[in-house]
Amino acid sequence: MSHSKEWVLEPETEYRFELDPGNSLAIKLVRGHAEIFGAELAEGKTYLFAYECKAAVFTYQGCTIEMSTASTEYVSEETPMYPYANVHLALEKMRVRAQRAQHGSPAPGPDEDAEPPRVLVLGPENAGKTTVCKILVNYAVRAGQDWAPVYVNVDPGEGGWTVPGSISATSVSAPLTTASPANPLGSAATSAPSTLTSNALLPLVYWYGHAETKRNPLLMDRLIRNLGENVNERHDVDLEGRVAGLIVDTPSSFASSSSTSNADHRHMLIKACVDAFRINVILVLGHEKLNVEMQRTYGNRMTVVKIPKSGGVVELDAHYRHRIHTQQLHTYMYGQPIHPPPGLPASANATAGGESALEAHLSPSSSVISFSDLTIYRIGEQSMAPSSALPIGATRTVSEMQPVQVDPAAPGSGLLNAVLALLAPPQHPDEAERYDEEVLDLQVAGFLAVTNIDVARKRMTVLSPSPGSFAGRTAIMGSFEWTEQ
Ligand SMILES: Nc1ncnc2c1ncn2[C@@H]1O[C@H](COP(=O)(O)OP(=O)(O)OP(=O)(O)O)[C@@H](O)[C@H]1O
Repeated sequence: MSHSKEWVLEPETEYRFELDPGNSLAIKLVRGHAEIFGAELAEGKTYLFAYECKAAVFTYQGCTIEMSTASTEYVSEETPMYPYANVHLALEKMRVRAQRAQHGSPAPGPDEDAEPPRVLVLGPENAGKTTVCKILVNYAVRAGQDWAPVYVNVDPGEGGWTVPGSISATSVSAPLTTASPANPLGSAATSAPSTLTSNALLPLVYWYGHAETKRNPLLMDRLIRNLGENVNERHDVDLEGRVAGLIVDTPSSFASSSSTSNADHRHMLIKACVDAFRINVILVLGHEKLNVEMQRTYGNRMTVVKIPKSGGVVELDAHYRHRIHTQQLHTYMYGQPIHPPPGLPASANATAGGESALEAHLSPSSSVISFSDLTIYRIGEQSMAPSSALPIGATRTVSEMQPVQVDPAAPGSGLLNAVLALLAPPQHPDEAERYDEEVLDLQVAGFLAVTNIDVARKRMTVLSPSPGSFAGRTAIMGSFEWTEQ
C-alpha cells in the first residue's frame, strides 16, 4: 500500500479509528492475530472500511497491522475485552450444559440449570450495546462447536440487516463483519448481491416504522412478542440450534427515560423482551442505576450482570444517526460499493468484510403500479396528539394499534417518498380466521419506496429491490422517507 504505515500492537491493546464521510481505510494484518469486534482477521488479507465507519482492531497476543490513514486513529491499552471474554466463557458453559442435557449425557442433576443462554443486553445511548452483542455472537460462532446463536435486534433506530424501523432476528453461523455503519451486522441475503453467497443470513423481520420506541410503545410490545414467538417456534423444532441460545440487542430508550410515562413504557418493553425471548441473563452495560433496577426486578429469577463500557465507543449524534438511516435505506436498494483509498494496488484484493467491496452494487427496479394493486395501511394516526390536547370530552377515534387504510389519492396522504414494508401473505388463507389487526402480525417480505404519485391516472411509481407484481399485496407505511442520493 502506498501512503501506508505499519503499526505494532502490543498484546491486549486496540487500534481505534473513525472515518469522515469521504474517507475510506484499508487494513492488513501483517503478522499475529487480531479481531474486529470478535471477527478474526486473516493474515495477509486487506479489509476495507468506509462511510463514516468507526471500529477497532483488537489483539490478545499482539500483532502488526499495515493501514492507510484514517480520519482519527489511536491505540488504546484499556479495553474491556477480558470482561467480555469472561462473559462469553460463562455463556459457553451454559451452551455446553444445554447440549449435554439435550443429548442426555450425562443427565444434569436435579438442580442443574441446563437452559441455553438467552441474553438481553441493556445500556444507555452509545454504551456499545450493538458492539457487545456482535462480539459475543462472534465468539460463539468461533468456538468451534458449530453454534449458530440467534441475534435479535429490537432497536428500530438501527437498521440491522434490513432498514431502520424494523426489528429482526436471524441465526448467525459465520462471523459478523464490520465495514460500514450501513450494514452494522454485516450483509445479509436481503441486502447483499445475490452473487455473493458467503453470507446467507435470512432475517425474520417485523416492521415498526419509526426510529423511536416512544412513538408507539404498544406496537413495539406486540412486535417484540411476535418476533419472540417466531424464534421460539423455530427453536422448538430445531433442538440442536436452540442450545446456542440468543442475544438481544436493545435500543437505549430501554435504559433511560425522560418522563414517568416513558419509564412505564421502557419497563413494559423490557418485560416484553424477557417474556418473549425467555431471557435468563441480563447484561447491563456500564449503568449503575439500571443495574440495580434490573437486579431488583429480575435478580431473583435470572443472572443480572453489569459489564464495563468500552472507552472506544463513539458518541453518535442525531445528525450522524439520520445520515446512517438514509444510507441504510439507500444501501438496501442500491448496495454499497466501497472504494479503496487512493494508492491501494488492485493486487491487494481488498474486501469489505470478506466480500468483494466493489461488486456490492444492486440495481433496484422502478415500476408503475395501479393504486388498486397495493393495499396500504398506516398504524394508528400519523401524529397522535396527546390526549390532553384533544378538545374536552373528545376521545380518540383511532387507537394506536388500529390499521388505517391510506388513500394514495388523498391530498396529504404522506405517501410520496414514503418507505413501505411489503408484508408476507397471511398464513391463514381461510377467510374465517382473518382478523382486523392481522397486518400487525405479518412478517415483512421486503421494502418499497414510493417515488411518484399520479392521481389523475391512479398510478404510482415504486422502487423495489426486484421486479415483480404487487397485485393483491399489503404494505405498511411508517415515518421514514426515501431520498434519492
Ligand atoms: N472499541 C471501539 N473502538 C472504536 N469504535 C467503537 C468501539 N466500540 C464501539 N465503537 C463504535 O462506536 C459506535 C457506537 O457503538 P454501538 O453501536 O455499539 O453503541 P450502542 O450502545 O449500540 O448505540 P445506540 O446508542 O445506537 O444504542 C459504533 O460506531 C461502533 O462501531
